[in-house]
Amino acid sequence: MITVAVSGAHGRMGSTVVQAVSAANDLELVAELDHEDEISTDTVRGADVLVDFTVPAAAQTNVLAGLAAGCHVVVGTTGWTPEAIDSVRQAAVDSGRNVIIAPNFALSAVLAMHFAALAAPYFESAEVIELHHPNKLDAPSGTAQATAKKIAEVRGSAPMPDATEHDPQGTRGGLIDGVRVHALRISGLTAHEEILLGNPGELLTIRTDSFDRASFMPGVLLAIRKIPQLQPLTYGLDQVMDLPGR
Ligand SMILES: NC(=O)C1=CN([C@@H]2O[C@H](COP(=O)(O)OP(=O)(O)OC[C@H]3O[C@@H](n4cnc5c(N)ncnc54)[C@H](OP(=O)(O)O)[C@@H]3O)[C@@H](O)[C@H]2O)C=CC1
Ligand SMILES: O=C(O)C1=N[C@H](C(=O)O)C[C@H](O)C1
Repeated sequence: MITVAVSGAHGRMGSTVVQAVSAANDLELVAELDHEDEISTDTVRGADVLVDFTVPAAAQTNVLAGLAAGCHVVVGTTGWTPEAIDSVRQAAVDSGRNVIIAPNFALSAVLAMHFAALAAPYFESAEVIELHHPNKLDAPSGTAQATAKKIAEVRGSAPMPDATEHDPQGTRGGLIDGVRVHALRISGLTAHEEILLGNPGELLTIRTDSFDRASFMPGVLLAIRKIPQLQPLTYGLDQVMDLPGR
């Protein structure tokens, strides 16, 4: 039996994780923590794994507190900087516990990012559109940032055709490692992303839709079950799944 504490347990994602962990025969929910709760040896109640779905401003502190309390930590909270990830990596090494940070636990989103990276070298244009519910705090989404970085990594510095000279309102979107990213916030949506890859006369569209937060749960449970065997710091659920062509 793997014992689990959830941080952000009253939120949209945290409450869904609480339900999913409670329903799994091999997992036991031992603590539900939220905004006013300190993460400590006492409050995690001996949990093997702490799962964090809170807010970008709190995630790093929560992860460090989880490690100090003796937990492996599964992190879904977005908004990470490379410096924050490095500090968590070092803390994980020092603690002898492991951390996985995944910007998206939905299998369709992980595969969309993977397929985009496989396809990107064959197209001269690539742009990312992410579409989310309007309560989301961060833009662009962690998934869109990770997607853009993966595309940039495989394309190198190859320029994309774009004659735009005048865009005073920034309507061409943000640039992440040379890849344009567009963030939409629309009532009625949950979490969606489209990657558009173009060549003269052709377009490849890769789209992932999370219509319900249940979509993230198989990935979260997979991470909880695998984390004791992972490296001190893993970034991305693709590193845990056995994907072809990696
Ligand atoms: N990796 C993935 O697959 C996914 C990641 N996400 C990410 O997960 C995060 C949470 O999203 P979502 O559930 O929609 O957000 P919510 O706002 O619904 O939930 C966040 C929860 O965290 C609580 N909280 C705020 N600050 C702290 C703190 N310092 N310590 C502990 N708890 C705190 C909030 O309490 P209060 O409301 O009282 O402030 C709230 O209960 C976001 O970063 C989002 O981008 C979302 C979906 C999937
Ligand atoms: O805030 C959300 O809702 C989501 N956040 C994650 C992100 O920023 O990529 C994952 C998913 O898109 C839902």
